Amino acid sequence: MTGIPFKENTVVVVFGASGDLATKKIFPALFGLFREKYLSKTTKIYGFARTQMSNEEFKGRIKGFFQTPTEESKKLVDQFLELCFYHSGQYDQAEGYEELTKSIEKFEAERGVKEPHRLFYLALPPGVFVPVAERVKKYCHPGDKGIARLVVEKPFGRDLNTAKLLQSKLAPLWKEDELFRIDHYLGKEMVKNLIPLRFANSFLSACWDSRYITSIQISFKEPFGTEGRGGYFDNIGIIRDVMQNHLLQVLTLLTMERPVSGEAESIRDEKVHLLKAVKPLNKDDVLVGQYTKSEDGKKPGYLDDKTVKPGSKCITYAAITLEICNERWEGVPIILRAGKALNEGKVDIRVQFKETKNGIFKHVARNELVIRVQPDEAMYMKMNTKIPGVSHSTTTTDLDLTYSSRYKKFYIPQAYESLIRDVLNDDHSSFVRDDELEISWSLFTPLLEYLEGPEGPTPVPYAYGSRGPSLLDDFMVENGYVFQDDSGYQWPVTTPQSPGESKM
Ligand SMILES: NC(=O)C1=CN([C@@H]2O[C@H](COP(=O)(O)OP(=O)(O)OC[C@H]3O[C@@H](n4cnc5c(N)ncnc54)[C@H](OP(=O)(O)O)[C@@H]3O)[C@@H](O)[C@H]2O)C=CC1
Ligand SMILES: O=C1O[C@H](COP(=O)(O)O)[C@@H](O)[C@H](O)[C@H]1O
Repeated sequence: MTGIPFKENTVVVVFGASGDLATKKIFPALFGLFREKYLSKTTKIYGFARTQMSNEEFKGRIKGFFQTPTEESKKLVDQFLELCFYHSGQYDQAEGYEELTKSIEKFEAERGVKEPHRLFYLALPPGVFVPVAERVKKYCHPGDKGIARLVVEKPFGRDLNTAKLLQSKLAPLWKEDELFRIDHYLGKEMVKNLIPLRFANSFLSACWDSRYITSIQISFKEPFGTEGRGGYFDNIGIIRDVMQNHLLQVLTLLTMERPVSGEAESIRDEKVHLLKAVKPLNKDDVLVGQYTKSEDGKKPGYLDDKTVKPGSKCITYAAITLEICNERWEGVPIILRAGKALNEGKVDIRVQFKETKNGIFKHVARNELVIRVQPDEAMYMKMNTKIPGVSHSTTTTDLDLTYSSRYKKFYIPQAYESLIRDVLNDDHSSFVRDDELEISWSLFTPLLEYLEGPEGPTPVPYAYGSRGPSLLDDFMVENGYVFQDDSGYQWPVTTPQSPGESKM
């Protein structure tokens, strides 16, 4: 790792510039960094893709997704677009890369750049990564006279073998410290907050183990289906799409041991250490589903998507229970669950604590720490207090940290803004390391082979807009979660119960 930040006269090239990710996330993230003055005005930004379009068409496409919260920021859009240039070329032919490099070298010469700093972002489908990475290295890398960084998107392969193959092709070309495997969940505010939360609060670290915690849930819910992108999703499924990467990243940060330092390799060492302690996934501790049309018939089922192969058994919902075989977590069931076409959009973490020993208070609700990654970042600890007023009974309430009210004046970057800034600063701590990737695939591949093999279960149907498969609650209880009578508890405001509250 050079540790050298890219500041002035940096060149950024986004491959796949005509695509969904580049248009909706990457260029808006670059604009966000420019707006917040984390990206210099001396930067030159290229979009590269096969699609033929003019510079103006390209700029018109990308600016539609820029966040301009103030009148002032609206004025910055044109300034930013002045830095952007579109370059059309084929991914498998030298010409486009050679022309691109000529333009880059001309820019660097005009600016008197002695040590080129070039950031290459592959916003491309996985099948195109290697051909482009090979040619970028051959035609666009500044060699020893400069520094190049390559950002590669998930999915890194689709199982252990393809991930190893991908790595074997990238490793000879790009050094590990030039490579940034991005999982954008690692750029989300509440995910970045997990390390400070756990290791800067003694009250939490004192109870953060199986002596006090009886179950952990990490949930990913989306209120929409594949919406015509079934062609992509049908070969992936929800487990590859968000569980083997996003949810597993959240799990490692939530449960790993304290790193010896805040340095990238110390953090990533502990993530790898944790993953090595996860027991092989048990095919009997899995619930899988596929959405059907909504109850009112207005929303289509997965198989109604014309881009999906007829009769597909693709999994659009999964709940998986796993266990970490180490002193801290042995015996604590951890449920990862993720689904498309559900009743809401939400990503949260729910840590349930042991029940209070019966004493002067009987059957009080268990404490739960809930961390909401999105929407509306928040974290709250459900706890029991005396009902205000003359009553001596208890009620469930919470210690609540809602970012939108507590941190009104803070600028919270989008995930991709935060991570691209880390790449510019050569900070690898929020990126996926090669050994971490291999262990995560070795964990999920046997389960995927079973689920997608002849013995695999038929996904349980669930209606678009529902909470998921009807067996979900039973699955949760069988896997250690205790549903509680939270009657009267309504986050974030607890309203008084009916008058004449029962006294102690
Ligand atoms: N979209 C999202 O929200 C997210 C995407 N990702 C990952 O980012 C990567 C890019 O995703 P996304 O932008 O949605 O992908 P797209 O399907 O939009 O493809 C991006 C661009 O790549 C080119 N392309 C598409 N298919 C091919 C092909 N078969 N051969 C060569 N070029 C092709 C096209 O550009 P042209 O034809 O003009 O060259 C297209 O505009 C993927 O790996 C995805 O998993 C990760 C997180 C979220
Ligand atoms: O990687 C992916 O993530 C998105 C969800 O990202 P979010 O930041 O909107 O939560 C998911 O929709 C997509 O299918 C998947 O490829």
